[in-house]
Amino acid sequence: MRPIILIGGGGHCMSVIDAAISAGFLIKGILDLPTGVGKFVCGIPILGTDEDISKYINDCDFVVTLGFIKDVTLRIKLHDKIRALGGHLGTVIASTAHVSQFAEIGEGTVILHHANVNAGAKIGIGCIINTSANIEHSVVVGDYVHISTGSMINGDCIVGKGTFIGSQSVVINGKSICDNCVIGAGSVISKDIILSGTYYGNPAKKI
Ligand SMILES: CC(=O)SCCNC(=O)CCNC(=O)[C@H](O)C(C)(C)COP(=O)(O)OP(=O)(O)OC[C@H]1O[C@@H](n2cnc3c(N)ncnc32)[C@H](O)[C@@H]1OP(=O)(O)O
Repeated sequence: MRPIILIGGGGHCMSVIDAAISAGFLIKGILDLPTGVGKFVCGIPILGTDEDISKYINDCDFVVTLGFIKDVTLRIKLHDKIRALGGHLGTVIASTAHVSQFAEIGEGTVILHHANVNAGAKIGIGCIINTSANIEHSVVVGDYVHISTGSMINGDCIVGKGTFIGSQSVVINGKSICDNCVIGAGSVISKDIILSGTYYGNPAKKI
C-alpha cells in the first residue's frame, strides 16, 4: 500500500483519516486551502494546496476528502486534476466496514466505519459510502455518489452519477434515482426518480 495524500481538510477528511488509519494506511499529509497550510487535522499535517499535487505524484496515492451535499462539481474537478497529472487514486475501506467479496468498488471511493456493501453491488469511482450506510445486493452506484450516514439502499436499486442521498434515507428495492439528485435526510424513495433535482420526505417529493 502506498502512502496517501488527502485533498480537503474539513470534517469529512477527519472521518476518512480515522477509516484510513484503521485500514493500515500511512497518511503522508493533507492538501487544503492556503489558510490551512501548516495546521494539523487529527494530527496529520496540511502540507500545501491542490497546486502541490504533482510534488507527490510519484510516491503517493490520492484520496479526495472534500465532502459534498448539494454540489459535486469541485469533487469531480479534483479527481480530474489528479488523473490529468498522472496520479493514482487510493480506495479506503474502514476496518469495520463489510464489503462482500462479490462486490466491485471503484478507485478513489471511501467506505467508512460500519458500512455494508453486499454481494453483487457495484460502486463507481470517487464515491463516499458514509458511516453505517447499507448498500444491498446488486445495487449499482454511479461515479461520485455520496450515500450519507445510515442510509439504506435496498436490493437492485440504481443511484445515478453525482447524486447525494441524505442521512437515514431508504430507497425501496429495485428503484432508480437519476444523475445529480439531492435526496434530503430521512427520505423514502418509493418511485423511480427520472428528473435531476432536490427531493425529500416520505414519500419523497421534488422541491
Ligand atoms: C457525516 C455527515 O454529516 S454527512 C451529511 C449528512 N447530511 C444530511 O443528510 C443532510 C441533507 N440535507 C437536507 O436534508 C437538506 O435539508 C436539503 C438538502 C434537502 C434541503 O436543504 P435547503 O435547500 O437548504 O433547505 P432548507 O434547510 O432551507 O429547508 C427548506 C424547507 O424544507 C424543510 N426540509 C429540509 N430538509 C428536509 C428533509 N430532509 N425532510 C423534511 N423537510 C425538510 C425545512 O424544514 C424547510 O421547511 P420550511 O420551509 O417549512 O421552513
